[in-house]
Amino acid sequence: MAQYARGAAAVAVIRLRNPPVNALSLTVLQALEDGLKKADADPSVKAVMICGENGKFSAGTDGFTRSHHWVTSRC
Ligand SMILES: CCCCCCC/C=C/C(=O)SCCNC(=O)CCNC(=O)[C@H](O)C(C)(C)COP(=O)(O)OP(=O)(O)OC[C@H]1O[C@@H](n2cnc3c(N)ncnc32)[C@H](O)[C@@H]1OP(=O)(O)O
Repeated sequence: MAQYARGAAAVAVIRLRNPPVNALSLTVLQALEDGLKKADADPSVKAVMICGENGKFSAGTDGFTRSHHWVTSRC
């Protein structure tokens, strides 16, 4: 999943949470989109920081799902 939170000042934080390497599964991508929509709907948010849990950002597309096709179809 990806967890949305308000950080300091006008910053929203979306933390990718999918151990061990925060791969972008369909669930993570959906939660990321939800978080971005929340940030977009909040006029006090001026910046969004996306980070990964446990000292890693993301290994990219989840090698064990078909999420890559989902990503490319939305670009
Ligand atoms: C928020 C927007 C982000 C946009 C980012 C867009 C960039 C997208 C890029 C891609 O999609 S690139 C293509 C897909 N990714 C990869 O090819 C990465 C492949 N993985 C690696 O290079 C390495 O695994 C690593 C991430 C550098 C980590 O190396 P490390 O030596 O620390 O650990 P490993 O033993 O290799 O892996 C640990 C564990 O994690 C699993 N794993 C690794 N990559 C993925 C993945 N993409 N999806 C799912 N799982 C992955 C790996 O199988 C290991 O699992 P276990 O064997 O421990 O069960």
